[in-house]
Amino acid sequence: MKLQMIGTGNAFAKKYFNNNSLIEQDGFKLLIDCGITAPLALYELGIGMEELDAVLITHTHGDHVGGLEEYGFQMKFKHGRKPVLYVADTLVEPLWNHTLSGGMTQEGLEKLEDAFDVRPLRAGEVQELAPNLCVELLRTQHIAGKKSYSVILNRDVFYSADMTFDRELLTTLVRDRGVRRIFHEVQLEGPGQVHTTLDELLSLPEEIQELTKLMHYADNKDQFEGRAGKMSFLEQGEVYSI
Ligand SMILES: Nc1ccn([C@@H]2O[C@@H]3COP(=O)(O)O[C@H]3[C@H]2O)c(=O)n1
Ligand SMILES: [Zn+2]
Ligand SMILES: [Zn+2]
Repeated sequence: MKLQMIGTGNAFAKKYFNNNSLIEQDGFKLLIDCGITAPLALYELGIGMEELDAVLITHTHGDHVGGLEEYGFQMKFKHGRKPVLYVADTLVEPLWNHTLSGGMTQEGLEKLEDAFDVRPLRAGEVQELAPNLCVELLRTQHIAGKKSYSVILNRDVFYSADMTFDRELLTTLVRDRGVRRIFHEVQLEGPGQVHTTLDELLSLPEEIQELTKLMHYADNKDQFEGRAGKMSFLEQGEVYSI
């Protein structure tokens, strides 16, 4: 399996695109999150939106879903098909009613399923998306009253949604569930009210830090090179075999 971050930035980053990633397994391309900057980020990497086989959404903030309107419209009007959209069953209604309906509603486009081939996912259930690619959503805490879902890829790779620090989850995943890689969002400075801070991640045992790569960071990430313990930063555009 390959992972390429089309962006590694947080919601306010200007040097980096939104934290969205391209997973590739046996030629199947899955985009995890499609934020405001995703159409441009893909364009700059030379990847057409029509090359994606599916998009999976973690939660309904703009840096994770703001590119879906263009994606849906490009696929409908340029390519004449509905793109596959994996999303937690609980987010189907808010994704349309609170995010996309304003821009996308027109005759024939009255619900999410009119624009996308919606494949609802239930948290805690492993679902095969393609040969040798399965995912499981885990409900993780981000903002009170807003549902957010981290992802386990092929049972042993944890990819965090935006989330507050959850030491117990990370420890259990590694020690009891055989997770061998962690891709984790990070807030480099300040208190982690809705995100996980670097200081919190630095409090993890070294054996867990060694498995952890950091993403969803601010523009001043370079100042933190060498200050992330045993962890390292994912780089935008680079292709990782995972
Ligand atoms: N209670 C909140 C809610 C939101 N925010 C900021 O808004 C951003 C939305 O995208 P994000 O990537 O979840 O990061 C959030 C915070 O920067 C925040 O700082 N506090
Ligand atoms: Zn975010
Ligand atoms: Zn968020």
